[in-house]
Amino acid sequence: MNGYIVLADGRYFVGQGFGYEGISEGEIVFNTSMTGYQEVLTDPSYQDQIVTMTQPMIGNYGVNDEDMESSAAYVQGFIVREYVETPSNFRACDTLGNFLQRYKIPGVQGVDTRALVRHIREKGAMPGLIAVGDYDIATLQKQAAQVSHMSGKDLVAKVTCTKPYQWQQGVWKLEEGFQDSRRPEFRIAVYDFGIKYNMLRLLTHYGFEVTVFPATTPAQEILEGDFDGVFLSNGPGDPSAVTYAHKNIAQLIGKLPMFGICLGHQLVCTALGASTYKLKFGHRGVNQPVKDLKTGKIEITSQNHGFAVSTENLPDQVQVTHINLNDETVEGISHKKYPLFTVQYHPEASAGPHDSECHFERFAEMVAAYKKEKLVN
Ligand SMILES: NC(=O)CC[C@H](N)C(=O)O
Repeated sequence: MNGYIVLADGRYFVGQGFGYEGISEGEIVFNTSMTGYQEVLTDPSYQDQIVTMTQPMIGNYGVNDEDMESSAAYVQGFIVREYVETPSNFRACDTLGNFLQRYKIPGVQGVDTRALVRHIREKGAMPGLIAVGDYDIATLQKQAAQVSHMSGKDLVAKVTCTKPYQWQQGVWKLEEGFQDSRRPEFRIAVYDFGIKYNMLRLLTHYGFEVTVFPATTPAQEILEGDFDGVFLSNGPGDPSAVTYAHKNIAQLIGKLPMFGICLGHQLVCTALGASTYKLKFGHRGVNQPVKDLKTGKIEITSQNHGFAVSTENLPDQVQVTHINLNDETVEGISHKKYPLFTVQYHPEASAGPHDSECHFERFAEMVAAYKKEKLVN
């Protein structure tokens, strides 16, 4: 079966199809992780994106039931240099191809992924399409030219939960599986903008009783819920388009301790008066170096974002705490007055290094200090 990648600027690649037979549109981006393809596929932040993996062999260790980062797969299409159809791993339950089929995701292999990535690096991430089956290039080029841009899209509505729920599962350990939740010390409200499960597992692990809320939940409902803190998740799309979240977050700032990751970070910064912009090709991978400006320590981080917070009109009360060493973009902030911090990268890893897990502990400490102070006053 043929497989096609066609970019909005007319450039195309022909290879072999695998996974789902059909056609799918999205923004074409690349991810430099050597492992973690199942986590990439199931990260809701990839909604409306077609992902190219730079690692040349993908599928080697199959897929399993435990490495899901959400209940489904969200990418629109998956591009690899070489798909391995015969996984070899004790945890494998199925092949990557079957997994893509199950979630109706077209896959293309046998294309020059280096050339595709260089094109995106030079021209920027752009809309396009992926097609598996027999198609005519000229027709696909016409269709690809019409695919909408990521800028201005609120995609949170497509991936957030529909009603509140409690989360209990703890972190996963080799040979032990998922841990039971610890006896919780604090109650937190989590805004689900497209949350990855490992954030919830780590919050549970660090002593939080976790209640997850749909993205549109009014701030008032959270304030009436007797929570000790608020957590704001990752999620897809353009942060500037999620205007209802800016309003709700603005009403919660200063009232409860707050921690935001990725889209959560961008939304908090916007609620504080900062603005976001689109990066040329984004940061997607598990080896992005981030510097903690206070300690000088470098964290090697997991990342997946196409937008960033601008330093140009940062409000006075915002302190930049972390920067990316590749391009010096903002990777973390804290508030000068209120118990609030956010990071652009993914301290929950999944996939990726665990250098940044400390931020979950930092949040627990922040919530504990705030609660103690409240009791004293
Ligand atoms: N992982 C995320 O939360 C991504 C945030 C946002 N959609 C971006 O691409 O920048």
